[in-house]
Amino acid sequence: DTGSAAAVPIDDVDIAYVTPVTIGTPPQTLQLDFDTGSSDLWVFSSHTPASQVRGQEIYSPNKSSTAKLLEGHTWSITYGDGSASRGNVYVDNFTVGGLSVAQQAVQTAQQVSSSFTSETNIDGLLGLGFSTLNTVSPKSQLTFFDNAKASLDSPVFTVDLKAQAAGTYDFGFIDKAKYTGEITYVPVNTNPGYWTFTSSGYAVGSGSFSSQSITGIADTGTSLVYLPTAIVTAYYRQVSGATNSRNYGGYVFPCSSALPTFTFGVGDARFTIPSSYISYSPIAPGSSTCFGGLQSSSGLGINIWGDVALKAAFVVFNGANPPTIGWAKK
Ligand SMILES: N[C@H]1[C@H](O)[C@@H](Sc2ccccc2)[C@@H]2OC[C@H]1O2
Repeated sequence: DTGSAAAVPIDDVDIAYVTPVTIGTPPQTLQLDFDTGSSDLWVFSSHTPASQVRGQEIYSPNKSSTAKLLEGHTWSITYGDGSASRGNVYVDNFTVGGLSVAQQAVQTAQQVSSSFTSETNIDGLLGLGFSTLNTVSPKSQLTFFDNAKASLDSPVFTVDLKAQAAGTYDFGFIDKAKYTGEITYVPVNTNPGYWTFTSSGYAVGSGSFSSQSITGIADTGTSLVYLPTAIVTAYYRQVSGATNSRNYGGYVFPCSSALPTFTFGVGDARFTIPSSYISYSPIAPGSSTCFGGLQSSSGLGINIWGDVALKAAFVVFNGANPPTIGWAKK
């Protein structure tokens, strides 16, 4: 089996991407944020208080003839950005881009935090992290990828995110038309359950490449790139008027400033993030102050290669044993 579905930016700065999925019988279509940085599949639902729903599509298990309540099971998750949700659990038929799983655990939200309510284009999340991170209790549940893996032609999914355009999530195959040159594979540390790998270093603009190990997670659910302060200060030192603003919570700079590119290494391969991806967004509509797509990870305790980096590559999440992650130019 294989599957392929679109990854569509939800706004004009690629803050997040959504992918259509169908749940139940007859099929209910929702747009989910595929998230390699978590492992819960949860949806806005008929159990979500109306006061917390602002136009999102909902999943109604009582309208699905194939839905079954997972008696006595609950879930509760808090994300890196402080957002949170919790609820109960059903199993139902679940399809992504032609790839179906019969009894997928679908976590229905009984409570979502304000950031989810205000993100009106996201109807829920589909975790693509390792199932060890799943929060369902008393029995944790498998991700869509783990449930589908045995039936896939190859135990992989690939991520091709684009700037202000629809990309794809492919399951079970590697599409040679989506990348150029070779794919460089590196080991993944699955503890505690993220796609954690080690980059081989970085360069700012046309500067020399600094070979150093940068361990971090590949996270499709995070918009920006968060790296050690020393690297980030070296970058913004090249940006006139840049400052690390407590007020705006990160590095900002005049939108008119020329930005260097940022290159990161994966093994011997080099990936360059265009300046345009790092000139992320005005701090408010029409403002001449811009917020950077590269920020310090010092407050996070983890380095994160988010969408700003993933957009610059074709990435293979190889779920074989042992798992690896592959990066290619495109
Ligand atoms: N893995 C990421 C996750 O997908 C999002 S959850 C989210 C919250 C609001 C809006 C959209 C998504 C959150 O930010 C970083 C990390 O946690």
